[in-house]
Amino acid sequence: MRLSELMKGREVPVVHDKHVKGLTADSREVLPGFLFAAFSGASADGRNYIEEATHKGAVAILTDNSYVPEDSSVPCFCEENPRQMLSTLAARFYGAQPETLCAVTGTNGKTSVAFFVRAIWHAIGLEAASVGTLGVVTSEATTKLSYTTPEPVLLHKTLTYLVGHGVTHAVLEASSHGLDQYRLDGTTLKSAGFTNLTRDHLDYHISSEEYLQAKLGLISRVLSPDGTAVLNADSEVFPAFARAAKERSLRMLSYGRSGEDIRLIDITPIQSGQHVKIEIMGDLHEIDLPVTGEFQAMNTLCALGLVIGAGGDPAAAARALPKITNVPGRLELVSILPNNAAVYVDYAHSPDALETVLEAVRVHAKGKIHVVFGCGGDRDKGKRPEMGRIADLFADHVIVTDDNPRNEDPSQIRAEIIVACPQARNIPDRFDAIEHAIDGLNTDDLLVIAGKGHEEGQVIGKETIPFDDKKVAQEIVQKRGGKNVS
Ligand SMILES: CC(=O)N[C@H]1[C@@H](OP(=O)(O)OP(=O)(O)OC[C@H]2O[C@@H](n3ccc(=O)[nH]c3=O)[C@H](O)[C@@H]2O)O[C@H](CO)[C@@H](O)[C@@H]1O[C@H](C)C(=O)N[C@@H](C)C(=O)N[C@H](CCC(=O)O)C(=O)O
Ligand SMILES: Nc1ncnc2c1ncn2[C@@H]1O[C@H](COP(=O)(O)OP(=O)(O)OP(=O)(O)O)[C@@H](O)[C@H]1O
Ligand SMILES: N[C@H](CCC[C@H](N)C(=O)O)C(=O)O
Ligand SMILES: [Mg+2]
Repeated sequence: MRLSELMKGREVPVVHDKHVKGLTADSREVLPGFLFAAFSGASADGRNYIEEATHKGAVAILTDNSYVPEDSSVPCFCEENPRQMLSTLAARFYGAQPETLCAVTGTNGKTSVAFFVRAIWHAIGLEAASVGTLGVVTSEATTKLSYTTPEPVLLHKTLTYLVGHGVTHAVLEASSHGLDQYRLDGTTLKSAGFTNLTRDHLDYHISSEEYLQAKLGLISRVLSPDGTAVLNADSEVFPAFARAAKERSLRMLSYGRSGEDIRLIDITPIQSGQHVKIEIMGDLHEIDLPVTGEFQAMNTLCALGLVIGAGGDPAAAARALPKITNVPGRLELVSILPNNAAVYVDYAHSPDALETVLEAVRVHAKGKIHVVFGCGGDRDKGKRPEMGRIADLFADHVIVTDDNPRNEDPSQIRAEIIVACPQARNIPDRFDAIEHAIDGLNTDDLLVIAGKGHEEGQVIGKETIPFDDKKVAQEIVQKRGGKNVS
């Protein structure tokens, strides 16, 4: 693509109108013919790498409007919001997006909602994909991603690839980092969902208000003007999201116990999951949902809203719900011991998620509730004592262990949790902690191994060692003569 075509509407002198072969925000990835986007960031300033990028053969620079170009051999586009501009350019450069695209944000539940949206579309017979924490998931394969919301260049490369492979429907997880950095601003979204907002990532966002503003961006900025906002009416911040939708005159669907369009009327736990009574766009449906926990029922309602909001038939979407399966690593029953004690693996890594999941399992536990968890390093420190307090309140036996310590001292992280749950056992090694917990389970007890869900590695320093909570639990349970479930 020619630079003038990419920069549509901007003046590009003929001498500079080169063929653009790629885009990147990282000078280390620049190849001859690339546009280099130079952003000032938290730990580096991309503008210091403009010279390096030029030497490597960059044919254009995109940066912010405080930059004064010195070298006129390469055209420099100085924008007020260069990150947003890169998203627009990436969309233009790669060209194709699945014709039906939607996204979901919220502190907890994004991966689950995305998984259910894809499952509903799949059950209806559509070629669907999801992009998020679990990677790029299609009916053919799963490709891992480093981040929940990929950076715009990778995102649009991925979307174009999916279209080339017959995918017509896709759902994206919109992380607050992704929204704050305008990673999704080049997408054309038919519907956008919001699950909930509680404490997380206050290391990055500084304040709860700023965190809320980042999440609101999905509705107030990114969702297409003719798109549908799908909002959790039970959330405390629902009014702020509804206002954002109203200000743009967007179509809105609300869901939840107080939802007007998708209303949860009743919920009863059953052996295979839960039986729910829901009113969907005025029609009453009774559905057996094969997933555990009221929070997962709520996530299926958000998924229904996204499918309907993007043009899907409500009755067909409702008929698909009994066919969904459990989300890997989200309240996943993995093993049952000979004494009927159950072992679950879950991804709760925020206070609200831990509370939600420990409350959700209460109805399934005839005996005591045990929990093994830790907190990630290089992440919001304030959530550590909060998670400790919740474990202390909602579980009968608590073991605190290591999550992904990253570059922090793991014993310090554990100590910051244990301040609020002094009765907890402190077992640094995650394998030992899980083994100890399993061996402590009496008849009908229930164990939740929280925080790492589907993850297959443990990040210690700069290294990632193989570690999979589900595999570890199943190996231990098998040795004890128990049976593995999934
Ligand atoms: C905190 C965060 O989100 N940081 C992102 C941000 O980094 P930054 O602006 O601070 O980058 P920086 O290191 O200061 O560098 C500034 C610029 O100089 C460039 N650079 C730097 C060095 C060099 O030699 N050459 C060069 O060009 C960098 O590519 C960058 O564009 O912008 C960079 C791209 O421009 C991202 O790669 C980077 O993601 C980092 C790696 C990251 O860890 N992100 C995580 C926390 C994240 O996004 N997580 C969310 C999930 C959260 C959740 O919901 O749980 C996600 O969506 O996965
Ligand atoms: N609707 C919900 N309300 C409260 N807690 C939830 C909800 N959905 C999921 N959870 C909890 O949050 C955990 C993570 O769920 P999920 O992976 O779906 O969320 P996410 O928003 O994608 O998380 P991440 O920010 O890591 O991408 C679950 O394992 C569960 O403990
Ligand atoms: N997307 C989240 C996942 C956290 C998972 C938990 N295991 C941790 O490492 O803190 C993050 O990167 O903050
Ligand atoms: Mg996720």
